[in-house]
Amino acid sequence: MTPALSLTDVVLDYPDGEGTLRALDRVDLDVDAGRILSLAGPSGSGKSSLLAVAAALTRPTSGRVAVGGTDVAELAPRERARLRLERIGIVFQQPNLLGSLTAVEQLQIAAHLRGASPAASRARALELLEVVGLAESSHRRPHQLSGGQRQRVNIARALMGSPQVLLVDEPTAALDHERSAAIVALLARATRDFGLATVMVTHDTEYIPLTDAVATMHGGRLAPAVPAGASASA
Ligand SMILES: Nc1ncnc2c1ncn2[C@@H]1O[C@H](COP(=O)(O)OP(=O)(O)OP(=O)(O)O)[C@@H](O)[C@H]1O
Repeated sequence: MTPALSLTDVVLDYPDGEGTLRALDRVDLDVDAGRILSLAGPSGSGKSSLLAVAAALTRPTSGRVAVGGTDVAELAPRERARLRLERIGIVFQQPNLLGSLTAVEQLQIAAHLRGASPAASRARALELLEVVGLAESSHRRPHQLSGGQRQRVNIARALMGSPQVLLVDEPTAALDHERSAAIVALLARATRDFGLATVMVTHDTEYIPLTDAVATMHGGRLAPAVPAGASASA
């Protein structure tokens, strides 16, 4: 089976004064559909860089990034933008919701950008708000939602385009323990139910066992993934 997300021998160098800084050092990573991987590692080890490369937002210095078997580097800029829009969902640490819009409208904007009709996008948005446990809050604006609820809207919004790959950056950073566990459990369930290949960057090792596997970064190098249950000390 072709992995939904595949990074092969990926190197990413940033310019750094006279020289370069190697943020990703020959990274290999495969994530299959229906699997959620935790990405751990100290600050500055390259986790966000890996997400940016996997999201086709940053072009690696060398190596191959493939989504659903498609080599991202071989796509023209327009096709790459379309791949990002249609096949990759991104959940950032801060939900970045628009203050004046209701929960359902936050989701509809994403669909509007993809050219969906308002009626179809509303139906899909309401369906996804139900999936994330917010069926009763579809009319609420961000200030009428808790931090955990805002993060749920954020996740539902990322699922609007029916992505194959879901990239999540520190989803629990602003949440208390109970809400954090619920958010990671939701991501794990959505990964299975929608057949996503999910990569979740996390500093909170306690939530790693709720995911399938964990891979740890150190100085731009990625250690092979191990089952998450065996990772209490990751
Ligand atoms: N745009 C950039 N230009 C130059 N160097 C960068 C840039 N972005 C990141 N870096 C450097 O690349 C390395 C990896 O950074 P990255 O943000 O990927 O780490 P991280 O593991 O996500 O860190 P954190 O957990 O603190 O978010 C760091 O040394 C960082 O200083």
